[in-house]
Amino acid sequence: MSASLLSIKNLNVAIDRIPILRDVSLDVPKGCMAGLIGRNGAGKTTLMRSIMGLMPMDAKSMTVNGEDLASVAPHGRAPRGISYLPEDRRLIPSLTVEENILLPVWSIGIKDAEKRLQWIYSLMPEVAGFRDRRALQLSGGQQKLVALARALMPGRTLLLLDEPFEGVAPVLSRRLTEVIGSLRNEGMSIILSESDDSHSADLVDRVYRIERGVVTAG
Ligand SMILES: Nc1ncnc2c1ncn2[C@@H]1O[C@H](COP(=O)(O)OP(=O)(O)OP(=O)(O)O)[C@@H](O)[C@H]1O
Repeated sequence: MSASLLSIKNLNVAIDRIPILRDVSLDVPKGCMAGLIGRNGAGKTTLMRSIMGLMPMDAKSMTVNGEDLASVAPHGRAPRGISYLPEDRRLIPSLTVEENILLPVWSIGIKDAEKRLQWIYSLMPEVAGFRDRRALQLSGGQQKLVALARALMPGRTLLLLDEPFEGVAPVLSRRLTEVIGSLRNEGMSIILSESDDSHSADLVDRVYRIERGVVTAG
């Protein structure tokens, strides 16, 4: 098996002393797309937020490319190519599509931003087509594509996609499937969460199931 990109051992997260994630261990090899499947409230978002350093947590280890994330501040994720597409899109409505995509460039600085932007537009030409529109003028599905585009600016190592298909109309979700599928060819490692297998079954290389904060493989 190829080398591990993300490795989590015995992650526990509690909120107000209520355990949300229990002894979670998982492994995502380089270039692997892993599904994280579980019902609403199972803990998918909490797991992704933990990887982003946004939750108080306790883990034996959490490494990306062999580096322990315990000592990396939340804002240290993006420069390491770790990126997160939250379930709610969190675009800034009054900014244009392109300005939203470029937000990570302003906040963390990305050396090859222009090249990266052109690569994203070649992956999603429709986004290039509406780059000058304000985010508030887009449909929910289009906003999802823009949020994915924004996550792809820094996210060249590990991409966390939190229920990307949720609330997206069928035509756009097929398009989203295509785009996410093509990211695999870029050698990126991806965790994709979904409440069931309906969109992810054909995309993922391995599956983790999460139920009441407990993760099992397969
Ligand atoms: N800030 C919080 N305070 C209290 N409980 C929380 C908090 N955040 C999450 N939880 C609880 O933790 C559990 C896991 O929530 P989480 O959002 O991670 O689940 P999820 O699998 O992503 O589900 P969803 O699809 O509904 O977002 C839920 O029972 C939720 O109520």
